[in-house]
Amino acid sequence: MPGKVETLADGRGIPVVIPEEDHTFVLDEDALSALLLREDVRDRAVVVLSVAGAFRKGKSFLLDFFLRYMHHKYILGESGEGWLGADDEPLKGFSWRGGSERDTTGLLLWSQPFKATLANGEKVVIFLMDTQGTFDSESTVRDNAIVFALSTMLSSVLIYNLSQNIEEDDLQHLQLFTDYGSLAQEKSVGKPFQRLQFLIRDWSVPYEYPYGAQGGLKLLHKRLEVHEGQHKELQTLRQHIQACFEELACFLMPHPGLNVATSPEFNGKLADIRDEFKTSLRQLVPMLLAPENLVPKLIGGQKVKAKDLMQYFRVYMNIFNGSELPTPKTILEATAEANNLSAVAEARDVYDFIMDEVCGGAKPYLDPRRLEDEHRRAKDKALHAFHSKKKMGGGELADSYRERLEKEIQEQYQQLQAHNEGKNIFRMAGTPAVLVALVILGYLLSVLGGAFGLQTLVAVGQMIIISSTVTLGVWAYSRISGNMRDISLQIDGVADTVRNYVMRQAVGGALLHSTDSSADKKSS
Ligand SMILES: Nc1nc2c(ncn2[C@@H]2O[C@H](COP(=O)(O)OP(=O)(O)OP(=O)(O)O)[C@@H](O)[C@H]2O)c(=O)[nH]1
Ligand SMILES: [Mg+2]
Repeated sequence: MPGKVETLADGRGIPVVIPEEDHTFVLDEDALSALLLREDVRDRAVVVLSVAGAFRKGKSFLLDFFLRYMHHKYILGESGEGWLGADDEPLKGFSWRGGSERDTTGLLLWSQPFKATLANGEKVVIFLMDTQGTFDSESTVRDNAIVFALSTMLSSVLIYNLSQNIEEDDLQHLQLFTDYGSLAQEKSVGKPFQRLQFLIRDWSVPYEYPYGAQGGLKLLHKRLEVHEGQHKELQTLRQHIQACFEELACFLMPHPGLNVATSPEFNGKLADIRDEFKTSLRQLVPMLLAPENLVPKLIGGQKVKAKDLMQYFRVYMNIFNGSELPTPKTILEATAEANNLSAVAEARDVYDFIMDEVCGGAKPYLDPRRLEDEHRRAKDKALHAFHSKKKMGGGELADSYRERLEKEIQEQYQQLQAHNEGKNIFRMAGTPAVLVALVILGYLLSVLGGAFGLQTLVAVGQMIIISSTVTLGVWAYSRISGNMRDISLQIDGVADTVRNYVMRQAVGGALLHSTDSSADKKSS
C-alpha cells in the first residue's frame, strides 16, 4: 500500500540554533541530529540554502515560496509552473508576519529534507534555513555577526536579502568572511564558499537595471567594480569578496504591492500579490532550486555530507560562543578540525561496517585469530579511507587525527573481542558445561575401555565421572547456598583452564588443517 504523501503542513521550521537571554546561542543537538543523521539522508551530500539579512525584510515570507517549489518538485515530483499555488491559499511554512517587531530568532531548518538527484546522477539532500534578521533592537552587534557568520559558513547558497539597493555597509558585513576566505585560500585550493546570491527587494528603478537576474548582475558589477582612484580599503574588500565565493549573483525583485507591505489582514495569498512579483518568483526560485542549478556545500574542496554538517554546526557553535568573536584564523582552525573529524568518522564507518559483517550481533562466535585477521583488514581499509580523503589543516593535524582514529579502532576491537567471547557457548554455560563435558568424556572412556578390555581405561573413565559429578555437586551446592565460595571459585578456575586448553587444541588443529590444505593446493 503506498504511504501517505507528505504535505507541507506536515513540516515545520525546527529551531536548531537558539538564542538565550544572555546573548549566547545554544545548539539543539537532538533536533539537529534527528534531522541530519536520518538513515536516508546522512550519507547524502548537502545543499544548504539560507536567507540572511536585516530584520523585517520578507526573508521568511520568501522562503515559504521556496518551500512550495520544493514540495511540488521534490516530494510530488511534478514539473511546470503550478508550484506557486492557488490564488486564495494562505502562505504557510516558516513563520512570517507583518508588523515592525522581529519575528524569526536563531537559525531554523525546515523539518523535511528534500531529496534530489543532480544532473550527474549524484544524490543530494537539500535543507532550507531561515535566519534571525540582523539589526533589530534586541540584538547586539555580536549576535548579528554570529548569525550572519553561521549562515555563511554553513550554507552553499547564501541569499543576502537586501532592501532597495546594495549599499557599502552591506558589503562591509562580508568583511569577516573575506578575511577568512583569503586565509583559507592560502592553505587549500578553491574558493571557500560557493554561491552568494544578492537579492534586492522592492527594486524601484527598473528603467536603470531591469528586474531579474540580468539587471541584478549589472548592478552587482557596478557595485563590485574596482577602479583607479578608489580608496584602497574599498578595493581590497571588493577583491576579497570576489575571491571568497565561487559564484556571485544578484536578482532584482519588484515591490510585491501595498497589500503585502502594509495590510494587517494580508495572509500571503497570491491574489493579493502584484503580478510582477509573482513573475519574478517564477524566475528566481527555479534558478536557485531546480535540480540542474543546485550547488552542493563544499568545505576544503570536499562535498559535505549531512552527517558531516553536524560536526561543522558543533565546532562553529563552540567557537562563536566564546566571549569574543573568533578571528578568521580561529574559524579556519575549527573548520580544519571538523574536517578531520569527519574523515575520522567516515573511516570509523568503514571499520564498523566490515566488522559488523564479520562479527555483528547476530553472527556466531568467531575464532579469535580469525577475528584479529579481520580486524587488521578492516583497520587497513579504514586508514586507507582516512588517508584518501582530502583534509584541511596540513599533515601534522591529520597525523593527530589518524592517531585518534587508530585509538578508537583499538578500543572498538577490544569491545568486539569481549563481545565475541560472550558468544562462546562453552564460556556462556561456564563451569557446569565443562564438568558435564568431563562426565561424558569419562563415560566414553569407560565404554571404550570395556569394548577393548582395557580395565585401566575403564577405571580412569569412572574416576573422571565420579570426580566430575562430585565437583559439580559441590559447585552447585555452593552456588545455590552461597556457602564454600572459595571452593566454587577454585572450581571455576580449574574449569576455565581445562576449557582454554581444549579450545587452544581445537583451534590449533583447525588452523593446522587449513594451512595444510592451502599448502596442498599451492603445491598441486
Ligand atoms: N516591502 C516588502 N514587503 C515584503 C516583501 N516580502 C514580504 N514582505 C512583507 O514583509 C513583512 C515581514 O515578512 P517576514 O518574512 O516575516 O520578514 P523577515 O525578514 O523574516 O523578518 P524577521 O524574521 O523579523 O527578520 C511581511 O508583512 C511581509 O508581507 C517584499 O518583497 N517587499
Ligand atoms: Mg523571519
